[in-house]
Amino acid sequence: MRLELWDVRHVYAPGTPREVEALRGVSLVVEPGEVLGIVGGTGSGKSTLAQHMNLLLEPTSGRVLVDGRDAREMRRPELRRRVGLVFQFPEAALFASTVEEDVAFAPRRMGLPEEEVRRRVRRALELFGAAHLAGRSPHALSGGEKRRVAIAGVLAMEPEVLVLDEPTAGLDPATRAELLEAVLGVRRKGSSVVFISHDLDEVAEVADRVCLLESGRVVACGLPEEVFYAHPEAAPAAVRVVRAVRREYPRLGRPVRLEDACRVLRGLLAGG
Ligand SMILES: Nc1ncnc2c1ncn2[C@@H]1O[C@H](COP(=O)(O)OP(=O)(O)OP(=O)(O)O)[C@@H](O)[C@H]1O
Repeated sequence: MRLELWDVRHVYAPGTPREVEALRGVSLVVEPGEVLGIVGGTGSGKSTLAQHMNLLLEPTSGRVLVDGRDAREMRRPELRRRVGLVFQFPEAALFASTVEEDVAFAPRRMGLPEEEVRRRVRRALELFGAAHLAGRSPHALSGGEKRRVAIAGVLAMEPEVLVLDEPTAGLDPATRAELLEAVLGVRRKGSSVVFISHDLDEVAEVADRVCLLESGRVVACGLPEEVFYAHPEAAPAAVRVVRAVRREYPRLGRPVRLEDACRVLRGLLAGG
């Protein structure tokens, strides 16, 4: 699916003293099968933007298009199945008595045959390394396990675009790494992922393209090396280090991942 936002504005509490213009004309495209990273400071509009992707929030003005069709013309259940949104701390919404039942909730509500529901639950749990938790109570899991189960619950709808708002917040490094691997697994299966994070290192690890938001506007959108090298204030540490070295060695490449930056710097030290 190709998801497009055209000149989207969003004003909270319009006409009141609490009025906030959270999005000020955002245009961007989520291409089929890509991981699009969204970065930006606190209050820049990332979560507001995420909720426009399946019209959980309606734009004050502007348009959201799904494969060229105005999303407002689509039935909301269909739109929300095709664009799956995972909020920050989604584990707060776990409710069933077993993990399996929790993950089965959305596909069952879609009216799918029970066999298909089971297949989807199995697949979603496997993708997030949580198949062994199927019979457990979601309330008796660790924070990282709960997070994986909650994301699997949205993935079980088999969305064409999976929107993840700060999916690794509060997780330890090992669980983060597993979750990033799972995100890449979702892309390998052909879905797009919108990956919103404050952690620039992990955005550099997974994103095919990056959009940088500032005060409700897109200030840059493109390949990670283009965006990060042009905006060091919003770049991962590896980029800032290589950028500093590039002042003396301008022919160095523009790595964004830590591992690639190490390789480039090792090459330089070895006289390459
Ligand atoms: N429900 C709401 N009602 C009124 N204003 C809101 C609401 N939600 C967000 N805002 C305001 O809209 C702006 C953008 O907020 P948003 O949560 O989208 O930013 P963000 O980039 O996701 O921030 P963070 O990184 O801190 O999560 C902020 O000024 C915020 O105070």
